[in-house]
Amino acid sequence: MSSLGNSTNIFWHECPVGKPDKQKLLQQKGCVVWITGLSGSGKSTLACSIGRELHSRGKLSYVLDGDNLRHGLNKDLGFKAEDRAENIRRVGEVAKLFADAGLICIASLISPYRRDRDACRSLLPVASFIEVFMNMPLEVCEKRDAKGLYKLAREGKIKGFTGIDDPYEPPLNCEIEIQQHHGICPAPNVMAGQVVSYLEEKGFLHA
Ligand SMILES: Nc1ncnc2c1ncn2[C@@H]1O[C@H](COP(=O)(O)OS(=O)(=O)O)[C@@H](OP(=O)(O)O)[C@H]1O
Ligand SMILES: Nc1ncnc2c1ncn2[C@@H]1O[C@H](COP(=O)(O)OP(=O)(O)O)[C@@H](O)[C@H]1O
Repeated sequence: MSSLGNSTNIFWHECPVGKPDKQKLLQQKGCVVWITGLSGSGKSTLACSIGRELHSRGKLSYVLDGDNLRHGLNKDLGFKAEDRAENIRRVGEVAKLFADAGLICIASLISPYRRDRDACRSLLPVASFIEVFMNMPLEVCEKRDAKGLYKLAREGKIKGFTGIDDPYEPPLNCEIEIQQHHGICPAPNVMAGQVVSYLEEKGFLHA
């Protein structure tokens, strides 16, 4: 039987070097950029592009990619709703630690349930959780089918695939929405520019 959530008699230990010291050292403010959207919507591409742009500006970031984390930290989890919830919960907690270390943490996961994303938001100081919605139509994602998973889902060889026979709840009030213009998806560097401009505007790229 699971003993999750059963810790008792535990105490918080404060360390002398705090978040403000780390932010001063790095000359930036820690935050979480949370990218949500269907499989194939361009989450990983955007995450890497933001990471590259920030790196070129001398800013420290780290990408937490759903697919990658499922090779390690989350390899015990599947895709039923409760596993996805636990997946998001863990990544939210890790993202919070990165932000506490002063980094710009970029999390890219389908994160299909609003409740799970909102729970991650509530872990962070107000305004430090920046939700980015990759609002790409299912048809676009399915046409790309970079991993061939939509084909398998349509053939019934994968059950519970997001967008096909599993839900995706779009954000109701995200900070940034990426969408097509006249049926054309912006290039990755353009999408990344939109996010980095937001970070700049909100003061995250300075101590
Ligand atoms: N059933 C099902 N539904 C959705 N996605 C599936 C499924 N099975 C495997 N995959 C692959 O897993 C990647 C999504 O992992 P995530 O951790 O981001 O998912 S979630 O946030 O827990 O919903 C997702 O990667 P991305 O394409 O990068 O989104 C898929 O490659
Ligand atoms: N802005 C874009 N314009 C055109 N193709 C893109 C764009 N972003 C991503 N792609 C392509 O779409 C496919 C899925 O992108 P990916 O970043 O892996 O999505 P996700 O992480 O959401 O599954 C890849 O083949 C990628 O090259």
